[in-house]
Amino acid sequence: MLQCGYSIVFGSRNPRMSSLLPNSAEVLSYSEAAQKSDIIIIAIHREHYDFLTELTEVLNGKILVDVSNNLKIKQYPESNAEYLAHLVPGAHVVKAFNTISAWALQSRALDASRQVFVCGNDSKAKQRVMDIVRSLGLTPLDKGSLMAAKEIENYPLQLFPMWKFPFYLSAVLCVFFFFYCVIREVIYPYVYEKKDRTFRLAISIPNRVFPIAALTLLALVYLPGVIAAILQLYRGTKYRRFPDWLDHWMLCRKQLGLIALGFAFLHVLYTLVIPIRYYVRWTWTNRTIAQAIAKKESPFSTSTAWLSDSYVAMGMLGFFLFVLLGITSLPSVSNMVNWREFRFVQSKLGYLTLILCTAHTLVYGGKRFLSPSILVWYLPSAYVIALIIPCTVLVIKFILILPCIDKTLTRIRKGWERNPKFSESALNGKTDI
Ligand SMILES: NC(=O)C1=CN([C@@H]2O[C@H](COP(=O)(O)OP(=O)(O)OC[C@H]3O[C@@H](n4cnc5c(N)ncnc54)[C@H](OP(=O)(O)O)[C@@H]3O)[C@@H](O)[C@H]2O)C=CC1
Ligand SMILES: [Fe+3]
Repeated sequence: MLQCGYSIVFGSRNPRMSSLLPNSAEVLSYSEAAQKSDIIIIAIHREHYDFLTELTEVLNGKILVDVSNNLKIKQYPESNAEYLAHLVPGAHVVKAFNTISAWALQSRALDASRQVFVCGNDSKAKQRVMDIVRSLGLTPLDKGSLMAAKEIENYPLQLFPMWKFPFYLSAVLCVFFFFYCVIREVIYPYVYEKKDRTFRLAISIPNRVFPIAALTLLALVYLPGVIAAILQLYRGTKYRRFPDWLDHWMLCRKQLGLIALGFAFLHVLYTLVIPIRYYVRWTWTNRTIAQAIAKKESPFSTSTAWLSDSYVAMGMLGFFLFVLLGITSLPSVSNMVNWREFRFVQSKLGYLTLILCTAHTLVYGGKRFLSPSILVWYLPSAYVIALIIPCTVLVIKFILILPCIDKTLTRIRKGWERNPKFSESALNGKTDI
């Protein structure tokens, strides 16, 4: 602030002891400093706010900027800023700067967040603090009255709140499918055929788990939309709140999709290395030699060629659209498109991606579903399980929801016209919208 041309005085309990301050700074006692200034930044921890009650007279009509943070969420019943306003009722309390770290201010780091959330009940006081924020080269964001202080104080304490559910879900999916495949592909051959297949743990099994996790998570991105549509159709109105779990699920669809995209990337990488694997080269060479020795020919099968090419093609196209979905969900790109364009990409192209990836899995796993070994092993192939959710989502969406949506919308609209009381109460905001 000194560098930006403001005249600054520091308040301290021991003005003589403050050796850390710049030379040009004037250091006074708390009450003297408070008297001299009209904007006062309270840069102390909340536990020490008590002494401010002694200064209430001096602080009357002044702007107090609360920069404090807490150690954990819900540490105190009310926000620090509201507590300060309660302690010094005559002052105009403004919450600001708490999300900007000392490191960012000192090093003028360009990679740190430049956004300063500001809130306060007195709009003039808030404007003056926002002007200071601007002159420091930072960007103020007006968050409203002091009621918003709690949210602003919680902000630096949150650890990826929207990523928790997708992260745990994908971890559970991966662990489940990993052990499932280990039982089928490592333990079963060992018990019944005494074959050591442990090498499959490195590439083969992860390359089953990744695509399965990617497809399941992608389907889970679209499942809540389908559930929400069923709920609205069932209730005959969209003016009712969704249950909390569905609400939260809808809000973290982007994160679910991005994790799914990560798994799809891994699947692509793990698939590209197939030709250089020892196990694969050994199998191919041995098969060829065995055929040569037995003087056996294997005729070219057009249907197999078609199947193999089409599942690879669908996989590649699905992956391309998947990447496109990921790119358009980035804020810098989604800011460039309007709501309709965003909906088009995320919904229409999203469903196309889901269809292509499901078809890719279906055709690839197709041969395996029919293999008699399933009956022997009692466990269905992991691909069968992987297809349950995507196929359910697609069937419900295209066979149940889309055909009846127009009819129901007309019904709802007619119901509205016939029931003026309902529409009136909805317009007056009495309904839970
Ligand atoms: N450090 C950071 O990056 C950020 C800090 N904050 C917030 O800023 C505030 C200050 O943080 P920080 O500077 O790290 O904290 P410090 O622990 O360094 O304390 C700041 C000052 O508080 C004064 N103080 C300490 N005890 C008392 C007391 N009993 N009575 C009166 N004054 C006292 C001291 O001043 P003196 O000895 O001169 O009297 C001290 O220099 C906190 O609320 C923090 O949450 C917010 C965002 C980022
Ligand atoms: Fe694949």
